[in-house]
Amino acid sequence: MDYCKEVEGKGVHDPFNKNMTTLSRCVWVPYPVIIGAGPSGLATAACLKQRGISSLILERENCIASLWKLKTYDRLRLHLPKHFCQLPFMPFPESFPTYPTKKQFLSYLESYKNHFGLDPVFNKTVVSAEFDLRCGFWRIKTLGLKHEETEYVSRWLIVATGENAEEVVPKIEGMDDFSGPILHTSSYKSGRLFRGKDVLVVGCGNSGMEVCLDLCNCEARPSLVVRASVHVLPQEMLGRSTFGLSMWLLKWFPVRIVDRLLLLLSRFTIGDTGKFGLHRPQLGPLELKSRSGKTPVLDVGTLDKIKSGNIKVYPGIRRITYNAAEFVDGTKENFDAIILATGYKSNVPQWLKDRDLFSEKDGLPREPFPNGWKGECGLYAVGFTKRGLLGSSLDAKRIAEDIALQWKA
Ligand SMILES: Cc1cc2nc3c(=O)[nH]c(=O)nc-3n(C[C@H](O)[C@H](O)[C@H](O)COP(=O)(O)OP(=O)(O)OC[C@H]3O[C@@H](n4cnc5c(N)ncnc54)[C@H](O)[C@@H]3O)c2cc1C
Ligand SMILES: NC(=O)C1=CN([C@@H]2O[C@H](COP(=O)(O)OP(=O)(O)OC[C@H]3O[C@@H](n4cnc5c(N)ncnc54)[C@H](OP(=O)(O)O)[C@@H]3O)[C@@H](O)[C@H]2O)C=CC1
Ligand SMILES: O=C(O)C(=O)Cc1c[nH]c2ccccc12
Repeated sequence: MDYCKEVEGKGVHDPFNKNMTTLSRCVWVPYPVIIGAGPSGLATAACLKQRGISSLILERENCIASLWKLKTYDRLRLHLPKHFCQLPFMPFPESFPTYPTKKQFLSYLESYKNHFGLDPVFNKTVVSAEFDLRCGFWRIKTLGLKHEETEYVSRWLIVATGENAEEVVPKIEGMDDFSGPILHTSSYKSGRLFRGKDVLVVGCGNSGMEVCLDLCNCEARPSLVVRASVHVLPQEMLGRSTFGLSMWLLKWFPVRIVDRLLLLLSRFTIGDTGKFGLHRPQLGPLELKSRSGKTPVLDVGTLDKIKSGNIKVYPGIRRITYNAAEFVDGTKENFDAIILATGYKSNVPQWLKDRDLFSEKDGLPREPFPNGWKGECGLYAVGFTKRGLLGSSLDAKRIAEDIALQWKA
């Protein structure tokens, strides 16, 4: 690592294992440090590179885009058309379909990394980052595979650890007594393992809906828990992607009108989803997305399976027993396995010792989009806009522009 200059080295106690003594290194980085080698981290590094600025990317896993590579199911495809998901300065190949597969998206990210000559440092988990008022630099502590500690010191800290850094695992009464497997969607790969089984899928976001479809296609018998409400929209309307159509309509009409149009068109194409236990929230899909970040489900075939009775829908769970689940309406059903499609959360509050830019409560920027990308003292956030990859690209460009001004100075 010729860009790093070791300035200090002394033995310290590993904060995670009091009995283990490890050698601590301190590395001075004369350019921005980016935490996370997902699409957001890569996009920001590329935007900086375009302006002639190097960066150091620290990643806890041993690969780029670990969310996509390690924690997603095989049948995953981008839900939005590819031109809404491309990162700055490099479009997807012409040969890719409108909705690229997970494998294609990963190969695109690999080419992106190579094209911009990005070289993340892997197996470095950031365990704390603090602005040192005495010297005016960020101190970023990492642990390696063998619990070795390294401290990086830089003027700029770019947080790119994502909105999906940790799994949300709810506590449900009786869960520990369940005799079958209980897994989160982040460890679900395919329905093949569940052939012939009764599987309860908890949560009706995009993951839960798609896992149900995958289970059906693999001859398992899925049931879906919808504890509250959900907006299901067809992936395409009037021959265009629902997302593209929404963006276009928003140029001309206020969000409430666009929501009305979307719901009207949905009613024509997919009917009344409430009839099948998928009740719609009070707020329209785009207004809800912009207020709470809750993404509407873009249906890729699950709804037909629900309509045909191949996927059963249940309300919230009251408790789990040895081999069954009891629901709030009093019904009880036997299950062989439970899949938690209960979403993800940010991990920023666990390690960032700054309470201004990010909220301690949810680990997301306090300021709503588009103002949550910049904090004080050289701190930045990329990819926390609840606007997917499009949001990451916008943040990345803004951050690079801002740092470039300081770089010149
Ligand atoms: C199943 C699924 C499908 C999705 N599909 C789409 C889609 O089609 N279109 C879309 O726009 N968005 C989609 N998203 C949203 C998703 O957030 C983005 O696609 C994208 O992954 C965001 O990139 P990111 O770099 O911000 O976060 P991530 O991809 O999560 O990358 C963050 C990186 O930071 C690393 N990291 C975390 N904590 C630390 C730490 N303490 N120290 C060091 N490294 C750390 C992680 O290991 C990870 O590699 C999807 C999400 C999921 C879960
Ligand atoms: N191809 C694609 O583009 C895909 C994109 N994604 C994206 O990945 C991100 C994560 O999606 P996803 O993993 O679906 O997570 P989400 O956070 O979107 O959904 C989680 C779901 O779990 C429910 N839930 C949470 N706790 C419980 C509980 N105790 N009992 C019952 N239900 C519960 C929530 O219900 P409630 O609303 O009531 O809290 C919600 O319906 C999203 O941005 C999504 O759009 C995911 C899959 C595919
Ligand atoms: O997958 C996500 O969560 C995204 O943020 C991208 C996305 C999918 N469907 C949408 C509908 C409205 C805005 C963003 C999305």
